[in-house]
Amino acid sequence: MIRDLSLHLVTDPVLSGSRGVAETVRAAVSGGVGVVQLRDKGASDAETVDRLVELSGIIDGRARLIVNDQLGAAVSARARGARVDGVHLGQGDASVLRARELLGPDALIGLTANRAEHLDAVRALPAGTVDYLGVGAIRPTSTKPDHPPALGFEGFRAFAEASPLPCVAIGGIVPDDAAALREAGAAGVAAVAALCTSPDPRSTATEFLRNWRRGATPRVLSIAGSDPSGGAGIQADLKSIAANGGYGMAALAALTAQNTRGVRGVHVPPAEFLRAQLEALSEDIVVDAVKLGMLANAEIIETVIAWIDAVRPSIVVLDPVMVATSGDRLLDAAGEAALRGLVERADLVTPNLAELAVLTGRELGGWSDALVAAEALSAESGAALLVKGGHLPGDTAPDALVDAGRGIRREFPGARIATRNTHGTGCSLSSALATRLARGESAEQAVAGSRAWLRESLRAGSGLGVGSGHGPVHHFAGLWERGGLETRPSAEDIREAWWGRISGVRSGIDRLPFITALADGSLAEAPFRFYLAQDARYLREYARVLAEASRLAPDPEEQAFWAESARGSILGEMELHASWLTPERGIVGETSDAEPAPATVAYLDHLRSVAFGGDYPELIAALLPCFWLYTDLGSRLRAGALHPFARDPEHPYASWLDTYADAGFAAAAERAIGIVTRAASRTGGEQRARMLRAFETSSAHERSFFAAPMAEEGADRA
Ligand SMILES: Nc1ncnc2c1ncn2[C@@H]1O[C@H](COP(=O)(O)OP(=O)(O)O)[C@@H](O)[C@H]1O
Ligand SMILES: Cc1ncc(COP(=O)(O)O)c(N)n1
Ligand SMILES: [Mg+2]
Repeated sequence: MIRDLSLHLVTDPVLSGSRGVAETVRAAVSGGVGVVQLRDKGASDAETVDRLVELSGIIDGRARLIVNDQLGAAVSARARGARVDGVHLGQGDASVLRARELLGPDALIGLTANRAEHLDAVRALPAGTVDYLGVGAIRPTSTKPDHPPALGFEGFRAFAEASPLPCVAIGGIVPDDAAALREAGAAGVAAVAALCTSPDPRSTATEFLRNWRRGATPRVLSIAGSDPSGGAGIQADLKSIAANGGYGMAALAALTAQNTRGVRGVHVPPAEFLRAQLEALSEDIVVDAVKLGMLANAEIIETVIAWIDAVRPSIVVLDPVMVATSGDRLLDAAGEAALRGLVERADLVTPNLAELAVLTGRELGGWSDALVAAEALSAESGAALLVKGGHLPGDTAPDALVDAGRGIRREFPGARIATRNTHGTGCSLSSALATRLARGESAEQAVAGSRAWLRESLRAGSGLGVGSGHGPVHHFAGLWERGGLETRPSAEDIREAWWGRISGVRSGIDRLPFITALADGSLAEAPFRFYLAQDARYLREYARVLAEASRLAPDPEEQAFWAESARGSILGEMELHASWLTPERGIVGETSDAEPAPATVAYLDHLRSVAFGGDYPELIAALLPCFWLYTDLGSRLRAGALHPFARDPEHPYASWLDTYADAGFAAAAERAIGIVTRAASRTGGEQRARMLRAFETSSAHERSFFAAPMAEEGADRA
């Protein structure tokens, strides 16, 4: 059976200080620790057995309890009724074969490993002997001084990639390491000092898990009924999970024959088949969160309880479905009693008002009375509750999150949305919650985010035109409206596509008389002077447009880049005047401040008009050809690609050629290309098209600019 190995607490009597091991374990498990490893090198077997019995009572099935090294103590504690799930063995300890034999096939058995030969030994074992490897130390650690030199994250990654078993990282790990270790291939992290010395192990455990979950796509399982109309049940669950960023799976507890007007039949397959579905999943897939919906009867509920106790998923959200919006019963009376056994195994329960009344066995007088009843149920069960006010009369539809254990009591007000499309809102909301919690959101963040998504889906539901009764919500409305569904090209794809789009312009520039004469060194002074004078004019105005890009930039890094480029452009212009547009070179005053030629005016007017539009992505796309084309042309010229003489230091324009083959300029061009193509990749299709148009227009102006010095009017005016 695959287990969720996300977060382990390895106990340490010294580091737990005056709070002691038992209270450290209690707090850490309530914060979400999934595996408690009792480790006390100094304790006798008898002391360890007593400690295991005590911890088993504290943990009460909400996490797995294993013991370090002392296999005998595990067996003895089990004999005294303690719930000991397994052992973690070191390289020199009792054999894992013996442990598997003594503790059975469902025990959780871990083995410390950190060298290649350990992996060879593990490969030689019968499959299923060891469940996971404890791999470390990630950092030098005080809790295991005899440990080999620290592995570091990359050392861990290499080991995990070579390992045939899931690897749990250990050794000096703090909450901030969790995401990076998961990305490095860890199946979980084990903390010792970080949890034992924490003043608040519960919140430290929660922080570990939040970081662990962030950035990964949660694998969310719905155990519920089928609604062929797609608005409720597992069909709604799968859509809701996907719309909120998860990977959805579904085990069917019941089938219904229903549409938007109501339920006309319920078929409940044998509970044994639900168990078979669940076992198939948990032998192969780590489930990050479970959502429980329609469970039909007591036997099904007992089956789910048994599976939860065996697998112990990190997050359980229970939507206590009893009666459909249409008024049809979806859970029989015996089932309502059995449901209470699920409430205490849930992290979050989402009853509407009628369901809350059944769970608390009380008639509810109204909203405030419901909150009081919810507070009591939360305190008694340990679960948080989201009381749903969708069925309240009047024009508001508030929800309230009540978590007695965390002292949370927060109402989420909201106007009722005028729509008949409210079928499956409860199913959809609870699935969204399970997904968001599994992504590392806090309960309050998950409720706020799920509600916002659901309200957007509610508003768009009637547009689907599904059924004549209570229609469904539109689970992907927001995504479709925000253009989220189109496939975004990557920045690399865009770079390749845009460069291809101007290949005609680029080969056109290579063939221009000005360029070919520049390359073979035959270019006369007059057109060259004309070009330099125009370039000086251009650079001064180009600097202003770059400064505007800096002003519009969305983040400091891009703001700094465009500002630096503006400065570089001004310095370039000054350099031109200082070293080229000088009397020594026979260039008299008026040429150095020549009137801008038509090509120069047209190019600058294009840049200014885009800048005036204030659209940052479009503006930087317009600015890009000046970087990109110049660097490309300059480096090819210098390399002799257009004419071998251009490589010669005796070339009459060698120093000019050096300017545009300069590595610093090439690096700046690479930065600009990256910024622009990433912006184009992130934005929607319409703006991306505008960016490309601006880019192509500027490229055409570049070609005109290089054509001007040898054009009819340009040549005789110089
Ligand atoms: N007309 C509505 N306007 C706004 N929110 C609604 C509306 N109907 C339902 N909701 C939201 O959907 C949630 C679940 O709906 P509700 O009908 O209370 O649960 P269930 O579908 O389980 O009976 C409500 O708590 C509320 O957040
Ligand atoms: C299979 C199934 N599961 C749950 C519900 C409750 O949804 P709602 O309360 O919105 O009718 C349903 N109608 N069908
Ligand atoms: Mg419901």
